[in-house]
Amino acid sequence: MTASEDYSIELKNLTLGYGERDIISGLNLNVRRGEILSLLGPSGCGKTTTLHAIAGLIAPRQGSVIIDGVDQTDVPINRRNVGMVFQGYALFPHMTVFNNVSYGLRIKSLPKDQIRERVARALTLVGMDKFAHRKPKELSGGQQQRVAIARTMVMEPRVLLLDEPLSNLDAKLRQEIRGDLKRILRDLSITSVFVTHDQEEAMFLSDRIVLMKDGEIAQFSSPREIYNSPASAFAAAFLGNTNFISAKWLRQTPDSTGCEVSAVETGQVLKGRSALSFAAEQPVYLSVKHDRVDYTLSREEFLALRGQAGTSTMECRVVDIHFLGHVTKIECQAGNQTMTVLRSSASVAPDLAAGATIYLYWPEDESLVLS
Ligand SMILES: Nc1ncnc2c1ncn2[C@@H]1O[C@H](COP(=O)(O)OP(=O)(O)OP(=O)(O)O)[C@@H](O)[C@H]1O
Repeated sequence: MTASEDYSIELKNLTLGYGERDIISGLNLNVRRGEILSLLGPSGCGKTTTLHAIAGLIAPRQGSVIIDGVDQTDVPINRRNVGMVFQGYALFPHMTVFNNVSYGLRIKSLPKDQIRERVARALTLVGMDKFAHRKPKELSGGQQQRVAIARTMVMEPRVLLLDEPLSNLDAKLRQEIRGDLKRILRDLSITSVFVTHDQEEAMFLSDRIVLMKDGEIAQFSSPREIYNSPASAFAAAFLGNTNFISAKWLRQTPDSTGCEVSAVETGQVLKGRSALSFAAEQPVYLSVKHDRVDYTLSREEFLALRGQAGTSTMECRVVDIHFLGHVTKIECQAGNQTMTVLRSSASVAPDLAAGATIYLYWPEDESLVLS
């Protein structure tokens, strides 16, 4: 196989913009055949603009969009055979579900029995086969979005582009539909590019995530890799659940990626991992996930842990406790340094309260130095 045969979509040196402004410059990105890829990033970083360039809704200023090995520059939108699902369902309100889903096929003047068969298949796929005769207003938001997906899938697109398709739904429905969506996309093995600013949604749905910042790729990897090994403080913060201990770089240690930093607030020397070396005293962050930090309320145990190789410790004061059902979030402080601990609620002492002294500890190799 050549590289092009491995990839459904190739963005080559793509520059996109509006008016005077370039939003994306020189973007290179390959989407593997059949994968679900998310474009994730804060509002305004260029996710939708990139998706629109794949669809043909915006012309590149430079570079090219290649689908199935063919440069799409001169291919009009209606010939790209790209399916799009947006956050607004945009169903025709006066038409039944069947007529909404069959609309594109009727425009193409396909034989009636073929239309019936394809619509039935698409509605079954999204679990809406029993609703073919309803009008959109007789459906819930989630059901309408399923119909919108069926309407796109019935055209058998080569690639599927989804722009925040779940954002109009309430939290519970959103979780339910995203499970269905993942199953549908996997069953069909259709190459899908999914725009979201919700990191959990991106991790749940994607094979790979493109994390974007200011029109550039900040990190491009599997959800697990980005979550566990963020390449920057931005990536760690965006993926969430991370403590950032303000520190100054001290030195690398003899083991391959080991290093030492000095915590600004407590003056402690803390050990961690770093792929890079920094200049002495350079401000850095020692990052450690909320759920990797454990705690004890016993000073004796703390003193024993403090002397233990491979363990970092920090004495803090409890500021607030948030009970979230199966987990409890404990907000702590050491001077101006805030720390969050996320533990299963069953393991949190019921008498733990704001103001208590708490001793945090975590494995040294769980702390990453980032800038
Ligand atoms: N039609 C337009 N004309 C001018 N500027 C635009 C247009 N559409 C988007 N922009 C600008 O381009 C930048 C990128 O917008 P884009 O919609 O791609 O971001 P996004 O990452 O999808 O954001 P969001 O999550 O808010 O949808 C933003 O600064 C936005 O204001």
